Amino acid sequence: MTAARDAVFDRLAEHRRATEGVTLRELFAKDPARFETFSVAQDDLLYDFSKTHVTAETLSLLVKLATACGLESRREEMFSGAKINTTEDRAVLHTALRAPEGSKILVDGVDVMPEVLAERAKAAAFAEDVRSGELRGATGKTFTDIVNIGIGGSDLGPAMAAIALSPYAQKGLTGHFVSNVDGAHIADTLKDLDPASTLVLVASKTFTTLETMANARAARAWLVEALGEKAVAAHFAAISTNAEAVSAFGMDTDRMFQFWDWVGGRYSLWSVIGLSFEILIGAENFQKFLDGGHEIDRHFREEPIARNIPALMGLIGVWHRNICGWPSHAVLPYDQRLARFPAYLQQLDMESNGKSVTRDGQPVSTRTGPVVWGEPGTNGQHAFYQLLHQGSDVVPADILMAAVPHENVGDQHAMLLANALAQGEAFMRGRTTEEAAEILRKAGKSDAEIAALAPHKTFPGSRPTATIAYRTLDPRTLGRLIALYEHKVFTQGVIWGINSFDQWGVELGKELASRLIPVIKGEAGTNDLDGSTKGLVEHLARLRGG
Ligand SMILES: O=P(O)(O)OC[C@H]1O[C@](O)(CO)[C@@H](O)[C@@H]1O
Repeated sequence: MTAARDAVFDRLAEHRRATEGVTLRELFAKDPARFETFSVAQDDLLYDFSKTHVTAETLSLLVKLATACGLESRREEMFSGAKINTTEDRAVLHTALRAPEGSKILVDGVDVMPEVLAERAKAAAFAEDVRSGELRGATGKTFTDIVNIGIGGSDLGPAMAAIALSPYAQKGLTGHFVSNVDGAHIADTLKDLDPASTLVLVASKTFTTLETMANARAARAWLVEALGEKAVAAHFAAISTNAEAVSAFGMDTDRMFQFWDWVGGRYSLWSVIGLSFEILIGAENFQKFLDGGHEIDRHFREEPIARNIPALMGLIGVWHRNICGWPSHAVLPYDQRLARFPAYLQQLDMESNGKSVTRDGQPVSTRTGPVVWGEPGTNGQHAFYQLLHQGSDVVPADILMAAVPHENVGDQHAMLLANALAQGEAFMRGRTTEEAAEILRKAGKSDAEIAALAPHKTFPGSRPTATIAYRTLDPRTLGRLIALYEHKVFTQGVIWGINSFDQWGVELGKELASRLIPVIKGEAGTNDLDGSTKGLVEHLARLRGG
């Protein structure tokens, strides 16, 4: 398989060498129908990749690459519950979490769907009871504030989705998301809350994560101080795969919502990890979110690769990363409520594909996941777009936009869309030195001034972007967007031959932090530490008055 893949990589590299000088402007000039050829719709959602350098030949080679790597068979393995996360001996079935009633998905010969549906119903009933006031705090007050304590996949998803779908949130209910072990996070969150009307959800797949357990203890102490030990059961719920750890922590497993080891943390928003956000938007909207994800599962599973949006996103990303050699990828939502979407995608993409060994433990022979980053437009325009337009590195980007806003504030949505489109156009067209000189000439500048200024006002252009445009950011569309990126990441993992579903790279830091806690507290010595760490510990100790 690697040999077949590398042969296609070689052909792609050769194709790149032959076409490298061709600009995006030239591609559009040569083929005015590029937009029709190089865009794919899934209902109202359009993926336009015409502003990348992909041509019919590139596309055909990328499809060959997918075939050479067995994308279709690996995709089927995932959907059918095979244990493709080999280092943890686990199936990868976040797709089951959004599968409709009547689906049958086997893990070790057992259909997981009855449990999935039962837990989905239990979470929906709980969410509705909190929303209606049926379920109340220990003193009889209805809940007004939902505090989700989690980190990584147990935080980023619900926190991102709560912002994205805030127009659907019930009035009088506020979501709070505490993740950082920095005590400032929990302290700032709790300081203005009334314990009597606060519901705390402790979300952790393992229920052993240092940050989450520390914050959960702090929240518990805060509640107990105000309402007494007896109030804990009414104000806390646990979300985990680990019932034993939940009871060891002193929490009632009756108030536990469960998911399964075949759900990766960064793929868990679809499970009961989404409970905080489900309480905010309601069970009906949460179901629409799941349905949106499932629509993309069907699209990914059924569409031919050349018309398959997540597969194309993945393959074009491989083209940018491996063949063009561009090391990062920006996500630029022109949709303020997707403000945390780039951060969410950082975990999804970088924790999945930031790997250097193949599935069988051999060093990879290609570059793997890019650095993923981004901020909403138009804010990014006034911050880092300078580099995107004129910096010495090319940064391929996704530009996301909704046709219809939730609120019509004057003509601001037209302004937003105009900016989004203008940026895509500017990245594509650029501005030649001659064009810059002409503008300066028309502005009455002298020849000397033109010569001095024109290079600074030149834009290289030919910087690729893909645009994802959809009707409106509703629950279904958020589900579709997330699932698109999940399958993009999957596609790339298959091409690179890596396991996208483990995350061993986060362990070393955790181990060293556990060893350093007693050192910082002065309960263990510094002798075993390297010179720098020892020096820093001692410097901090002096500043702390130790
Ligand atoms: O849900 P848990 O088990 O607390 O883990 C939180 C996060 O920590 C990680 O394991 C990384 O440290 C992520 O993969 C995960 O989403």
